[in-house]
Amino acid sequence: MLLSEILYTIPLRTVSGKTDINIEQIEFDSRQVKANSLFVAIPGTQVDGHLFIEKAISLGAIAVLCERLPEIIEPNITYLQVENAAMSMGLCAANFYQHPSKKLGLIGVTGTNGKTSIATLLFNLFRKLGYKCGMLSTVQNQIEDEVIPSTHTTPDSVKINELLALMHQKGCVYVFMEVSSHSVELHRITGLHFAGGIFTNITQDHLDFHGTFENYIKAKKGFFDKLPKSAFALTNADDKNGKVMLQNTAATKYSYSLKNSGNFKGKVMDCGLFGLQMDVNGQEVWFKLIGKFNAYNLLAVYGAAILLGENSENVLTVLSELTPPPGRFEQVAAPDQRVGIVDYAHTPDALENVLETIEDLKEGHQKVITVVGCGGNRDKGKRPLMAKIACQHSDVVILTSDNPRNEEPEDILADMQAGVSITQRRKVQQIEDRRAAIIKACEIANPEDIILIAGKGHETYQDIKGVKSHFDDREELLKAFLA
Ligand SMILES: CC(=O)N[C@H]1[C@@H](OP(=O)(O)OP(=O)(O)OC[C@H]2O[C@@H](n3ccc(=O)[nH]c3=O)[C@H](O)[C@@H]2O)O[C@H](CO)[C@@H](O)[C@@H]1O[C@H](C)C(=O)N[C@@H](C)C(=O)N[C@H](CCC(=O)O)C(=O)O
Repeated sequence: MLLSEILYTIPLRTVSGKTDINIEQIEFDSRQVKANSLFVAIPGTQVDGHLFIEKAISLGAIAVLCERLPEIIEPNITYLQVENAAMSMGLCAANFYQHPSKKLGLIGVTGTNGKTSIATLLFNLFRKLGYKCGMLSTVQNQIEDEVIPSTHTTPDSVKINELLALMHQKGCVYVFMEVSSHSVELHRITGLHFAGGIFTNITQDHLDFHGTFENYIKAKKGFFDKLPKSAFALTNADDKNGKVMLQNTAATKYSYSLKNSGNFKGKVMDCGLFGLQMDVNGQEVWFKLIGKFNAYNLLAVYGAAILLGENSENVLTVLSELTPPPGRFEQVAAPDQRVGIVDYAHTPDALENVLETIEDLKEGHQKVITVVGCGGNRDKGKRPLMAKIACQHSDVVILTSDNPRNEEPEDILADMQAGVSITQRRKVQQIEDRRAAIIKACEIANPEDIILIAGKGHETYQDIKGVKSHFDDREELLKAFLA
């Protein structure tokens, strides 16, 4: 595509060089640059992309979009100076791929917990309703049956537009995507046209990146601020920031609720290891999903489907057949009566939800044994909180490693241990090795006791000092059960 066509919506500060040149690729990582690329220099958190302009040119970049012009200007290279390179890249990517988001029904889901469940449920629901669909999620990206591994919850703007263009080309009508707060802040979703936005809830997470809870809320809200008038904005009326999210949106506002008034009202009537019985807008339904937190996910999905014009009865019939996404309250069967549950809960709120669900499900005599860790090089504030919550709701807690990355595992465990009160200490053990922790939990458990392995869910690796080795909680739990 001609550079001038890629740039037509971009506010440029200065232009040096020709814009009637043909660009074959947009790239922001010099290591990936190929011939005839437009290289976008982004000031990062680790290094400054402007340092790699020369390298990108040597690898074939013929145009450079940047915030600061380099000292040496190469002849035959076009330099475009902009205020914000990441934001401009979003707009360029949308132009380059000819705005696939406008040709699809793109629905974004944001919030601390529930994004993956809602995006996956919507994807499965709409496929069963007869539509071709795509999905961008933490677990995986998907175009109908084709699975494309995902690296981020929300990928970069070039990747998103490339995937959306492919989805459109393959006939997808709807795409359901997770929108992380990082993606709003880093302009990964800039230039996208959403047909709808869903907010789940907001609790402490990612403060390492956003600095304060207020900034985190602001980032999430940024998604709704940019929704067009034609879109719907569906919020959780039971979350105290639900209304805040929609304060400045141009989209039409709707809400769902289990406790307050809302456009989509639900009531949990029964909840057990076999499912969830709910009243949804006056209709009684049994769902295969477990746990009250899923009542919110189901209600959000139901609301979005109705707003997209689907028939209520059809939606509820299909929803009642759907099973949980991988690693979300996933049960691992033991040969005896021990109950194993693997869940992605890696925030205080998610852990509390899962443990409260287990409390609702268990009969009086069952013990709850929780294995939990916290990631390294990420928000440290949640470490003591997660240990505290685990102790409040479990009979035995094994603190262990969960992607320690470049931190020392024992330092993370010490941070977690700080949340354990003197009276709770007797129920807590520290076992740094996650495999050994899972084995220990299985040894302690008697038939009918419930073992929760929290934090990794669908993830299949453990990141220690930058090396990712295969590790799957579900496999490890099964092996330990069978040992
Ligand atoms: C904190 C964060 O989000 N960082 C993102 C950010 O990295 P960064 O600013 O540190 O990049 P950098 O390494 O300093 O490099 C700056 C620039 O120089 C370029 N560069 C760098 C080296 C080189 O040799 N050549 C080169 O051109 C880089 O491509 C980049 O454009 O920009 C990179 C390029 O877009 C992202 O890949 C990277 O995501 C990292 C990998 C990441 O893991 N992010 C996570 C935390 C994330 O995004 N998570 C969210 C939320 C998850 C959730 O909800 O739980 C997600 O959506 O996945």
